[in-house]
Amino acid sequence: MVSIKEKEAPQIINRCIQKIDKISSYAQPDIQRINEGKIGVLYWHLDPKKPESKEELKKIREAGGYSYMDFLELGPGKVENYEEKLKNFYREHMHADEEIRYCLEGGGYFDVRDKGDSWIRIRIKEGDMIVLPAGIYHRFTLDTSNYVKLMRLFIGEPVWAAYNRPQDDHPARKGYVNNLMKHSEVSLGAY
Ligand SMILES: CSCCC(=O)C(=O)O
Ligand SMILES: [Fe+2]
Ligand code: NI
Repeated sequence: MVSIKEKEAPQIINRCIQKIDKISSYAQPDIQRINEGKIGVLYWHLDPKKPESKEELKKIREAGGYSYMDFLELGPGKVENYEEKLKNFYREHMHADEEIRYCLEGGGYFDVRDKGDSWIRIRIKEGDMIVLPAGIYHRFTLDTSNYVKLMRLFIGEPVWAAYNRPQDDHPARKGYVNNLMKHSEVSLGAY
């Protein structure tokens, strides 16, 4: 796990999150999520241009129960209230459910908090798919292409509600922090 300061160049960070190469490993998401006391972020790379990625995506959706799917484009002229939306996405927040995004075009950065409460910057480009666990603090911004096309997945009816930090008493936050502590041998300075 690499923690970087907010202003540092983000190019190298993709490899610092838990990388799962084999779909079969997703059959045990809990094992993956708590593995080595990591923060519960899942990551895959599927090339959207390769036909076999369709099957892979299908397996991920089935394994995760991700029945809902839609697309979101972000960029000047691509969405109403673009600046306000981006501003909100870049405010540190959490959700009561997983946040699942598959990047089809363009790119951006997900910042997530590590156990010491430092940001980990995760670069997202075409083909990158990421699952943030419920309760993790995070934020998102575009890269210099100023454009991203994302597939959003969700279990059942989507709930996009975001809760800005602090959310110490939110059940999803408590559950997340509990999980981190349960599966960690090191002390969690930030909590
Ligand atoms: C545009 S997807 C990433 C932004 C985000 O954190 C969210 O949608 O909740
Ligand atoms: Fe979010
Ligand atoms: Ni790392």
